[in-house]
Amino acid sequence: MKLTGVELRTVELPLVAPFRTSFGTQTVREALLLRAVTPEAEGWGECVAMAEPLYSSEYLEGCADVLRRYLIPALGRAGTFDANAVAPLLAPFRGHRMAKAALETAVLDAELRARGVSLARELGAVHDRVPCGVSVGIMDSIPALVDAVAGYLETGYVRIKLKIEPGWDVEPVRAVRERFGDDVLLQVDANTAYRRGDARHLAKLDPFDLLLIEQPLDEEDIIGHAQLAQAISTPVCLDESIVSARSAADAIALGACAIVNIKPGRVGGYLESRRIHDLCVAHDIPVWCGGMLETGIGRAANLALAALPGFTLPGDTSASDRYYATDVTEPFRLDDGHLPVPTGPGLGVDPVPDALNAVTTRTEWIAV
Ligand SMILES: CC(=O)N[C@@H](Cc1ccc2ccccc2c1)C(=O)O
Ligand SMILES: [Mg+2]
Repeated sequence: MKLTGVELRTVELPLVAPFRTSFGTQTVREALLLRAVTPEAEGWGECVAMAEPLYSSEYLEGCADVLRRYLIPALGRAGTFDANAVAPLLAPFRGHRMAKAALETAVLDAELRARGVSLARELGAVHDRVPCGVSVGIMDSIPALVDAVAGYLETGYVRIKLKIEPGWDVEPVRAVRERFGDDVLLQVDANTAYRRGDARHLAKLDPFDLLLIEQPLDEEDIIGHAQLAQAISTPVCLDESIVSARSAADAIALGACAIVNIKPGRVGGYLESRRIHDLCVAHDIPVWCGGMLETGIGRAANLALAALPGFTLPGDTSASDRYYATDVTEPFRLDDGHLPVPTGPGLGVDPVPDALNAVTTRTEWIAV
């Protein structure tokens, strides 16, 4: 395949409700969509970086810059290549995994559309629909949280994830358990808000039979997570810390995680995601598909990944209306707690032109 050029499109989608985590409150999702144009087909990719470097070091304007100045020109200079060659071609440029993931995905989508193969088929999916969990933000009060959880359970979500931070952890978990019982699949996500010295406090979550506690400590504190795993009975899951198959192997070897949240944007793409999946399966480490409030473009791709055999825990692949009143693609609607895995070539979805243009704040064509 030869790249003709890439369109960088910034979109801005209002959230249906503020989404508060330990690193801030979001009311709008700015996202960067890539459209890779080749002689055979066009492909889409979504860069999951936030507008500000609050979840990780990457941020949207920085991603656009590194794509414009380094990553896209590098693929232009490569002449003919396939999607498997994208990561090696971009390796000389250090880091920028979310930017690289978006570009690799757009190239992979174009290649698969030209071949008439779905991403699910290409990755090795074994399911045609996946069970969906939901991520619930930090709320103003316990009653507000309980109401929100009731709504999501009513909607059919099969797993509840509560965002936590110091001062909002044991009591919200206790309230959800008391209100909805012990059978609800329940987990928490701290987004690195705690420190090694909080182990005794986090052990107070042990009686609530949580599926996992996600990324309690700093993304670079692998040893701290291994020590914490010895001090609490709730299984430790890593998110921000897992940036590659190598980091997953190291975290597993050090006993820093019993479960892994795989996010294709965080690890550099869907091909690296499959490598992490395969590694975790080989070590009997369950994985699930995380979410970055993707539009339908990223959501479609995540559903293909979540259908692989090692994804044995419900992910954060929620329906479009969890976050958006109007998506840039046809909305993904929850059906009996599941979402369908797209079956068309490539991502299997396309933006709806009017919906896409309505939320577009900037487009930029980068010829190569
Ligand atoms: C679904 C979920 O909890 N996602 C992330 C956190 C997160 C939260 C808010 C975000 C807002 C804009 C872009 C990315 C974001 C990611 C997580 O698992 O840690
Ligand atoms: Mg997380």
